Amino acid sequence: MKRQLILEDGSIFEGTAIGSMRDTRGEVVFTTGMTGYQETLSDPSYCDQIITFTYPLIGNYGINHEDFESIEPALAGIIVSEATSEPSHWQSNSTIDELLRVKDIPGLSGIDTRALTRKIRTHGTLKGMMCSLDVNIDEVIEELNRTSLPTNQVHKVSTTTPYTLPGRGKRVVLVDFGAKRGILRELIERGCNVTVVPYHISSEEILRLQPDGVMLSNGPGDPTDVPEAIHMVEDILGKVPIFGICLGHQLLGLACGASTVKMKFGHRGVNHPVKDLETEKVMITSQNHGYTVEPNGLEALGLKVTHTAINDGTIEGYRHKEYPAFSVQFHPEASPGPTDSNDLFEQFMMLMSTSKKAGNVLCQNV
Ligand SMILES: NC(=O)CC[C@H](N)C(=O)O
Repeated sequence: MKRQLILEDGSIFEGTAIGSMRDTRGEVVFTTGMTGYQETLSDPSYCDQIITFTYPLIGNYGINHEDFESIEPALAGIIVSEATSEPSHWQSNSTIDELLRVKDIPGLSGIDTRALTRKIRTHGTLKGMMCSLDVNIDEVIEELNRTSLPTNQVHKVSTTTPYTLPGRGKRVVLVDFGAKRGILRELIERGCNVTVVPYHISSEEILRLQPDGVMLSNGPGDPTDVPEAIHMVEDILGKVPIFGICLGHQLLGLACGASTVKMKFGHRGVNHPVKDLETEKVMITSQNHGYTVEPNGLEALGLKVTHTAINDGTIEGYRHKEYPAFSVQFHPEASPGPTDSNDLFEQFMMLMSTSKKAGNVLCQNV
């Protein structure tokens, strides 16, 4: 069945429906990964966004039980050039179309994703609606321009109750802003006892758990939408080692007094080169973000920049000069993408050990 994508600038892309037939609105973004569509569409950071895949053939190795980054995909929709109906892989148990139907996520195939991506690169991300052909187009365009898209996505994807995955190693509190499974997997592989907690947890509650370290997860939307989390990070800073990823990185910056801005079209893909300023090495990273931390004045706020993006020079990582806390804007857990930066989890393990030895984990005294 034919359906269409209508953008706020008035452009229309007609294609063939895949997945759910419901109408959907969202911020239209693009991702450049050639593989990893299953991890991407189940990454909670894409909540309420319509993802355009620039790679022309999506779904060719199917959908399997292993590669989900969350149980319930939170994205608003997907746009592809071609969706394979006959995938080939020994682990595959459904097509992408079947998954999208089961999860009630609308998709469009047969779209000129190159033209759409060029438009987003020129104009920045655009609001869009995926709908049937019989809508009143002028009304849709007027509505897209008049209304803003939903905000406060974190509460939709964060866990509502805490839970613990037992381990004999370090006690880690993972604050779930929409955490990818990959982060949990990395901590569990290192023997950590992980307590996953909702995004609105207070600093007192965290310190009462007497963690060796706190992990601030990735998550959707504007980091300033969760002021309670910014205050929580401010309170625990210096009392317990912190490692932040993506939204977690932005929250650490905001807690230190930095500011964040929305980027024109963000970084989404699995081939983003990042320079480690300490080793001068370049690594290829997995990224998915639409906001970035403003670079000016970070030193004065106590943050030493450790990583920058090669493509546009934006901040990709920092560590606190005084306290045991560091974070990165990219995804060391990969899933999808390369594992070049996986070592950052080792750094977190080290930081938890050394902070304990040095006795500067103040929460032991709480
Ligand atoms: N993957 C993430 O954690 C994304 C962080 C934030 N929502 C952004 O778009 O910048």
